[in-house]
Amino acid sequence: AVAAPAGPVRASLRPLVELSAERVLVADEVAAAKWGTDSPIDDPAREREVLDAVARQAEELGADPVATARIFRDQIEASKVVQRGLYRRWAADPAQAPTDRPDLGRIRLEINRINGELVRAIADSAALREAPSCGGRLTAGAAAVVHGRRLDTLHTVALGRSLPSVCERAER
Ligand SMILES: C=C(O[C@@H]1C=C(C(=O)O)C=C[C@H]1O)C(=O)O
Repeated sequence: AVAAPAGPVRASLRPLVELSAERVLVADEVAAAKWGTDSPIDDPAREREVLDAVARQAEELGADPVATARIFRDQIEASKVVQRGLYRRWAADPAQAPTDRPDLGRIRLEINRINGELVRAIADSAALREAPSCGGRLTAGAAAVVHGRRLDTLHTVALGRSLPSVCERAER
């Protein structure tokens, strides 16, 4: 009998894609927290904080801080795709706008938790992310998560926006 292959073939991009979906879904709460306040959708200071934190966490895991930060830049853009999409929807139809305002500080703690798990998933998928099969696996994983979580169009588009750097080689 042939032993089951170890390493990249057994690894999965699924945790990375699931956590990316969690991140685009929590963007709904971010938008609700900011709507009707002075807090802008784009918050460069918070983005810098996130990027610094995840690069540091990657280093602590012995993973690639540059690749990690690159992936997170897309994660951040994806969050803003959701926030802008919801703002457009709520501006066009105020009846759909949120009536209560969650606390942005509390939501960011939840995002920090997702970020930490995502750093780990990125580190765990290092070999797979460099493999020629990465793109196909990523597409299949994203399709499965879109279906499994019943993502609507906005969140499907945002999930797509969160993932383009995943299979990029380090040299690029
Ligand atoms: C999610 C937020 O909105 C934007 C997206 C961020 C992210 O995805 O981490 C960070 C800052 C903002 O530019 C937020 O303000 O916390």
